[in-house]
Amino acid sequence: MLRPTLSCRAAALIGSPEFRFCDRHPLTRRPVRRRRRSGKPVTAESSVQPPAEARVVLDARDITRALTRISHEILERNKGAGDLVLLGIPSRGVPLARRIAERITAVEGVEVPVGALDVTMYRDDLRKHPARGPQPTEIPPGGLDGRTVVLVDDVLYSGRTVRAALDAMNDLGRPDVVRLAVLVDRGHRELPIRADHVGKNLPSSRSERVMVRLEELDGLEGVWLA
Ligand SMILES: O=P(O)(O)OC[C@H]1O[C@H](OP(=O)(O)OP(=O)(O)O)[C@H](O)[C@@H]1O
Ligand SMILES: O=c1cc[nH]c(=O)[nH]1
Repeated sequence: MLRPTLSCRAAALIGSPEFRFCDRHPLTRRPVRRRRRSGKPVTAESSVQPPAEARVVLDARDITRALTRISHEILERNKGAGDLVLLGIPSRGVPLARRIAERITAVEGVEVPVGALDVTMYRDDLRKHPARGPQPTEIPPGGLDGRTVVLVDDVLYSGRTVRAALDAMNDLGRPDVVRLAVLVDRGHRELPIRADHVGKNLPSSRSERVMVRLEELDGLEGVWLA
């Protein structure tokens, strides 16, 4: 099922809405899963709500405090907001980047450019990672060349998402400096990657899952360990 104008790969690469007409993932050639194997559609309720046994590790106020601290750390490290660009990694890195930018503006009185950097097509673990349609990449009008780019994500785990983000960014410009801010670092790195700004270090076992939920996307706010 493919409309005639674009190939699935091209549609995926440019983030075209036509990707929804593709029934095969462009890299893995696996069917694009739009339903659970059980046949039940993935509803907001079933995918967003952490399981009852999950433990709250950050509540809404903890997240607010962590983001405020990270915003100040970024400003101190950068000696102000000059040349800063914040790039959120979809999905939840994007609202987090926007929140950090709002705090920086409140402190410094200047707008900080915020964008989104999708890494889907740059992953090296697509076979393990559930295939999903690419999210939009939006680079602020000033571009990335010569800027200090802070990548923002909700969770840092293996480090493979961040590696993919560095590759994706390489195709879009050449920042002078790239830093990484994450809300939760749960350890278990598989690559030599570390965050510059961390909301919470959360020791976890590999069998556990960290679930970040944000008002903007999920309608609830907090971090759970399940
Ligand atoms: O360090 P890593 O092992 O790469 O894991 C961290 C990534 O995993 C999650 O993204 P996920 O792909 O689950 O999608 P999401 O952002 O939509 O939750 C999270 O948002 C990070 O981006
Ligand atoms: O536990 C994890 C691991 C990767 N990404 C998440 O969002 N949670």
